Amino acid sequence: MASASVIPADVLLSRRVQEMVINGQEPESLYICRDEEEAKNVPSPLAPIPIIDLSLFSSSTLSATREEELQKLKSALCCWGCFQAIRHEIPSSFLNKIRQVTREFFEQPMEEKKKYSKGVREVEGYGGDPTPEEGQFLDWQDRLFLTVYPEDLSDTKFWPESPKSFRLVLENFTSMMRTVTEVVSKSMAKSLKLEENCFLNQFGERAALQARFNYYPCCERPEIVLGLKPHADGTGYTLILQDDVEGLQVLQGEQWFTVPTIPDALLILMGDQMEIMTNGVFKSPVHRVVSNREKERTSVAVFYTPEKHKEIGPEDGLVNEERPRLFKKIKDYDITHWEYYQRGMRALHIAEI
Ligand SMILES: O=C(O)CCC(=O)C(=O)O
Ligand SMILES: [Fe+2]
Repeated sequence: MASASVIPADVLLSRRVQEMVINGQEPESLYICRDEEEAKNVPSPLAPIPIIDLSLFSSSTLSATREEELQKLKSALCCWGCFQAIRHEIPSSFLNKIRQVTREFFEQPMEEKKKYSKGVREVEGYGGDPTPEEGQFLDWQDRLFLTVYPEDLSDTKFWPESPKSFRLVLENFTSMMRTVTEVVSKSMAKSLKLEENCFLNQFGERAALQARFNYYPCCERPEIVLGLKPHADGTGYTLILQDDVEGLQVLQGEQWFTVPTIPDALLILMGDQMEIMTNGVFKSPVHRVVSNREKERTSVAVFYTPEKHKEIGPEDGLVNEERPRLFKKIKDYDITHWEYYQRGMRALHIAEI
């Protein structure tokens, strides 16, 4: 078996899975991380993840109806750690536009995309993970990762100029996402009978939005290769726009469930930092993406993370005799999370008391 350490980081980083597929290369051992028998024999049923109508959280809704939707939201986040958000005010034509520019970006010739290549130590740009640590595996995907907010932290040298409309679409998407995060953060607080701005205050005015455009090429050996390995997000929470190809799965107990694709929905998935802020009431679910033999898949994940250097911790209103404080105050958790992620580990325990 080829060991990660014998392939220099720059060689590894210059590879693109898409290119390997075009050249007819089979996944080599560095990508092989699944047990073939498990993949063949264990079904992954569709996850009955609740669908939440965000428009019902507006003040013009009858209070009983609003309260019912808030309770549905709370139970979704306690049980699944995610929900499908609909009627979020982003028109479906615009969602299709984002899907379209994402596809168009990845369909371009390699020379064009490589203008935005990330460096070995950089997080932003086009490419994959750095050389994995010993015993870790690579994902069957390519990605483009961009910080989109606050604007002064975004590095526009990585923002594609082609397709032509990419930058404008992304700017509009960012401002729409900021509106969605405001509604979601307030609604989550209300569902827990907390002051509505409490999570927004913890995230801070300069909370980050980072967009990760994921491209999962077809794979000849989907039984042994994963599009994205199992992980929980280090974010506050993540907003995911899927296309119409299933692939994302969430772990519930010992069982993997496939997340249904709903054209107009955003999947909103808790990251570890919301689990910390809710003192463990909301769950940050482990999820992964499986590969597909026939269909390529794209998704756009928007990571919403508390402001740099800002301390976050459990809301006092969620700490009591029955539920003692589980987590301490912590800052820049996403950095520690990334270090653990590269070793194939979760980081949440470092915040535990
Ligand atoms: O592709 C997806 O649907 C999920 C992506 C994801 O989990 C991530 O980028 O962290
Ligand atoms: Fe994720």
